[in-house]
Parts: sequence; C-alpha cells; structure tokens
Amino acid sequence: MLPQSRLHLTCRSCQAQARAPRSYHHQAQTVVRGAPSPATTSGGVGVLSSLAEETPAEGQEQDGQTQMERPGRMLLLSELRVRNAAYDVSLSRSVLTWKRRTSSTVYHPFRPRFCVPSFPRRRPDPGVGHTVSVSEILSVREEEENSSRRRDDGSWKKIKEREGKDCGPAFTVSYVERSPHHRWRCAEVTFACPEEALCQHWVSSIREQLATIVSRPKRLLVYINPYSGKRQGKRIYERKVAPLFSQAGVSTHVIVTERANYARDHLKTGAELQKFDGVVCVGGDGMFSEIIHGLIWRTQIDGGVDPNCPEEALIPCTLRIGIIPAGSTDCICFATVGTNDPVTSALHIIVGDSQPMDVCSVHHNNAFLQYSVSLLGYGFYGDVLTDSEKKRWMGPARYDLSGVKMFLTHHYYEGTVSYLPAKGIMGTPRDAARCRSGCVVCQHNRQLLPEKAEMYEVDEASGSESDSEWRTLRGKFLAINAASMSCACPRSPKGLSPAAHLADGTTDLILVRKCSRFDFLRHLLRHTSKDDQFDLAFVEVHRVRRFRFTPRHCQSDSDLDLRENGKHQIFSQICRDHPACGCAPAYSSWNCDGEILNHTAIDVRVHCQFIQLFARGIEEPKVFEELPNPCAI
Ligand SMILES: CCCCCCCCCCCCC/C=C/[C@@H](O)[C@H](COP(=O)(O)O)NC(=O)CCCCCCCCCCCCCCC
Ligand SMILES: Nc1ncnc2c1ncn2[C@@H]1O[C@H](COP(=O)(O)OP(=O)(O)O)[C@@H](O)[C@H]1O
Ligand SMILES: [Ca+2]
Repeated sequence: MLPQSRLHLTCRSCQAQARAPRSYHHQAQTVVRGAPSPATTSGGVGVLSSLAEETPAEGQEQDGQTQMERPGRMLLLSELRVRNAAYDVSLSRSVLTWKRRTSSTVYHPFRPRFCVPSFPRRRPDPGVGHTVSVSEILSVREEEENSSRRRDDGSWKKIKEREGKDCGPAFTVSYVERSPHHRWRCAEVTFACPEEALCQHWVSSIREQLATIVSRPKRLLVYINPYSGKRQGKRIYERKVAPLFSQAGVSTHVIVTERANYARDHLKTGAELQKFDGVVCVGGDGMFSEIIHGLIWRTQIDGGVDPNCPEEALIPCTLRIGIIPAGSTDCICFATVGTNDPVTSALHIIVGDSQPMDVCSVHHNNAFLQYSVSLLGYGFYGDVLTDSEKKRWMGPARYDLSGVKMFLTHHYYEGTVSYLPAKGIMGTPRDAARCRSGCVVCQHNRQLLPEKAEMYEVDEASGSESDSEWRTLRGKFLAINAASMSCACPRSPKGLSPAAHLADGTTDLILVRKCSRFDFLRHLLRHTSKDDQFDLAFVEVHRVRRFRFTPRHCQSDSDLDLRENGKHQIFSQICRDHPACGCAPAYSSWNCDGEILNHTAIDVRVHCQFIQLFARGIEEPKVFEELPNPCAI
C-alpha cells in the first residue's frame, strides 16, 4: 500500500490548489494538450501508478516536441527528506528537481527555479531548489540499511552516519555538477523516503528515464598508452575513470598498449567493433591519432572503400571516440571539452555526448600519408617536435625546452603554398566569436557541402575553372601551420587559431614569414595573451578547404615556371622525380598531430565532420540563479 500523506499543490492546468497524496503526477495527455484531465479538474489528485501506464507511446507525442521542450511534464512528485530536511522532489521527463519545504511552501510544479551550479559558490539558501537535467543524471541506486559507501579518499562511511540518523529507505542520485574552468564533477544527493515502495518507485522511474537516453554508451573499448605524458595513464584510468564507468553501468574492455601503433593495428584488424558503442583512448594527441587511423581505416575497409585512394569519397566514422587526457599536450581534449581533466572527460562519455570533428587527410604524390585533426605544422612546430622526441624522458617539459632551442635557432624555410579558399562559408579566422557547444557556424557550413561529396571533389570535377580558385604564395617562412581547430591547450588557452571551428569543414592556414627573432617572439607571446597573433605584418591566415606545400628543394626552376601558369598538379610530378624530396634532414618536417611525417611535399584536404567524439564542444559560461548544493561530493 502506498503512502497517502498529503501535499499542497497548485496545478497550472486547473489553477486549483489541492490536497494531494505525497506522490503525485499529472495525467500525461492533460499536460500535452494543455487541457485539464478528469483527474485534475476533480481536485488535481493523481494516483501513483507505474510509469509505463502514464508515459505515452512514441506515437502519442502528437506535437512532435522533444523532451527538453516540455520540462514541466511531471512524472512523479513526492515529499522526501534530504539530510533530514523536507524537500518537494519532482521528476519530469527532462529534469529532477528538489526544493526545500518552508512553512509557507506552496508548490508551483510548472515554475521550477533552474538552479544549475553557479560560480563562485555562494552560501546555501535553504529555500532554493535544485534542478538537474535527466540527461546529466549518471546513476541512481537504492541505499541499503546500514550500507557503507567508499569515499573519494578511499575510506568508507556509513550512509546512516551521513544522514545523521536512521533514515529508513533511501535512494541516491549521482549527477553532473559543473565546476569552474569547464570541469565537471560527480555530485550525489540522497533522498530518504517514508516507505520502501515509494523508494523503489522513484529508483525505477529514474532508471526508466535514463534507459530512454539511447545516446549513452553501454560497452566501451578502452586503449591505454602507459607511456603517455608523465606515464600516469594506467593509474589515472584505474583511479579516476574506471570507478565512474562502473557506477554508471558502463562495461569496458581495457587494452594496455604494448608498443607504438598497437591500438591502431588492433582497431584495423582485430577489434570486434560491433560489440562496442565507442572507443576510449587514455593518452595524448599521438594516441588519439592512432585511434582515428585505426577507426577510419576499418570503416573504409568494412564499407568497401579504398582508404589509400585520394579521389574516393571516404565513409565517415560513426563509432564515437572518448579521450581521457593523460598526454603531453592533449590539445584535442582541451579544445573539445574546455579542460584536460580525466573525470570531466569520463562524465562526457557517460552522458553520451557527441561532437563531430573535421579530419584532414594528408597525401604525398597521391599516396596517403596520415590524418590530422589538430595541428599540421612545418618549420617551427615541426622542428620542435623532431627535437623533443630525443627528450621524451623529460615528459611534457620536453616541448618547452625544444621550443626555446628552436626559437633561438631561428631557421627559415623556403617553399610554395597553394590553397583553395573556403568560399561562401560563415566565419573567418579573425572573428571574435569562438566555436562553442552547438556552434551555428559548424552547422551552417556543414549544410553548404553537397551530400556525400566534399567541396574539393566538386572542384576537381569542374576542371580548369576550379584552377582559378587556387591561390599560390611563395617565400621564406618561419612556420607554416594548418589548424583544423583552435588547438587550445594549457600552454595557449586560446590556441594557434582561436576562431577556428571543430566541425566547419575548413582548416586555418597560418603563414609566418621570415622575420626577426624579436618579431617572432612577439607573435609567439600573443598566443598566451589577449592580443591578436595574426595582427602582424609578417603573419597571414586563410581559411581553406585544401592546400598543398612544396619545399624549395623539391622544385626546379622550370617547375616553378609551370606552376606559375596555374598547373598545380605539377607538384606531385616534381616530388616523384626529385630524390631529395622530404627526406633531407637539413630541412624541416611536418608535425602532424604530434607525429613526424616522412614527406615534406604534401596535399591536404579537409573532410567535414568525419569523426565523432564523446564531447559537446566548450560550453559558454551561463549565469545561473543559484545552486549551492550541500550534497555534492
Ligand atoms: C613564449 C611563449 C610562447 C608560447 C607559445 C605557445 C604556442 C602553443 C601552441 C601549441 C599548439 C599545440 C598543437 C598541438 C599539438 C599536438 O598535437 C602535439 C602532440 O601532442 P602530444 O604530445 O600530447 O601527443 N604537440 C606538439 O606538437 C607540441 C607543441 C608544443 C609547442 C610548444 C612551443 C613552446 C614555444 C616556446 C618558445 C619560447 C621562446 C622563449 C624565448 C626566450
Ligand atoms: N605501449 C607503447 N609503447 C611505446 N609507445 C607507444 C605505446 N603506445 C602508444 N605509443 C606511442 O606513443 C606516442 C605518444 O603517445 P601519446 O599518448 O600522444 O603521449 P604524449 O602526449 O606524451 O606524446 C604515440 O606515437 C603512440 O603511438
Ligand atoms: Ca575546422
């Protein structure tokens, strides 16, 4: 028998205050159509019944709205206790809300105060409510009497001690709480119930809502590089990530890599990918690079496409990839989540976030070399990487030491850059606006691309006319960088190209021409300040769909003449016939997401939204009303 203690309610449908049972919910159809149901007109009293009875089937959702568009559609409402204080707790399809009862509390179920965490944290106000999106609930569990739970510090504490008294039946909800600097934490709140049956009903109702979120992964394939960064990958995963996955009911198959390219090769041939909802890599950008190479390759082979052929329309990868940052730069994680924090990344994976990302394919003489999602850098960044590989034992600091060394060396490199500007798109590399969660620029520019065909393929098909679209620059450069996303990282929180987009089908080609050391330092320093690193006479930046680079030593004078006539196809010809191409150690190399390319004459094209990450892009800080949450752990 269910508890029948009573609760004051005001129903928006009937505007009548009623004395209702402690557990109350509207008839679903009444709320959908905005008309009072027989139950509500006769006093706003509903009875506790199973969710299956009250939840309309898909076909009944006639207005076509999403769950989030109907936050007020209540499924459950009860008076429960949190830390021995009375709260009105409600569950709708989209939010879980709990609000402290005061003597004057009159419940307004359709006017919740949205109280997502605010910063800085303010003193708790007992009258304030808490609202958590169902999509950000991680798990719910029923507390056993006298049960104990492991704390973050590894010790155990009794639930009863926590509640301060014998609390009877109780359930605990774990959910995402936002902390400063885009970090997410797992918070918990325990609700004490007057009856076991009510407790079970709450637990099963929340679980049923969670089960409707189909985007959440259930099985993950995890690769750990034990040598990434400060060699803490395994420890980070075991201590910080695995417990969260297990708490959220995500099963994992964990593989610790035994050599470079172990994960890539396993994905290419061995992994039973149909068994998994996603792949997680624990490591740095180099490890992520391994994962995408394996996955992209496998997707093409499974789809009957030749991954080596530059003219083939490649099949995008649908299996999402999660990054647990444990590397030296971790710029792919930082630029897609906003922070390099393993717990935050794990929570984005658990809630089933999706973020599409552009991928550049790099070819040399029509032969596939590598994919890139972050930085393709020749000159300065290529040399920093080459030099730093010898200092791997130093960990992440190797980049700073090699950076200073290469800055002092002050080499310049001659070559020719041709590029196909991205036309008709929204956004430029000099925009003040940034690519953020739900970016409209990425959505808009994706729609500009013809279905199943990238822009460059269309250009090639149209023959000589598209040649006129190409622009060619020749000169002496300190650095040639292509940033397919901002490349924000702790060293440069705004990144190499702050206005670049994660998924707009373009890359920002940054050319730093030969200049003095002093000027180059000014340019570098601006990566760490608010000043515009492109606002210098020797720096230019272009948003492009495709580009080619040929170093000076790969070109003959006659080749240069030919190219000036617009025959850019000559690039591959020159390189094939020139024995010195790309191999001479006296010249720079390309840094491709932290891997050194074997060739220097390259042809790069962007594949719009080619892979999917367990991320949502960087969230804009929001002004929230309040959320001091005394229950957060
Ligand atoms: C004077 C300070 C200047 C700071 C300039 C910082 C610019 C940083 C831009 C970083 C872009 C990073 C793009 C990502 C690359 C990663 O894919 C890739 C692989 O990552 P992983 O090891 O995790 O696998 N990482 C990298 O290639 C590392 C690039 C790091 C470059 C650091 C450069 C430091 C430059 C210091 C110059 C100091 C001059 C001082 C003169 C007195
Ligand atoms: N078990 C392993 N032993 C040695 N190298 C590995 C192993 N697993 C992966 N690698 C390679 O280590 C390199 C660096 O990995 P990454 O995770 O990016 O660390 P970091 O950020 O410190 O550079 C990558 O090129 C990757 O292919
Ligand atoms: Ca891009």
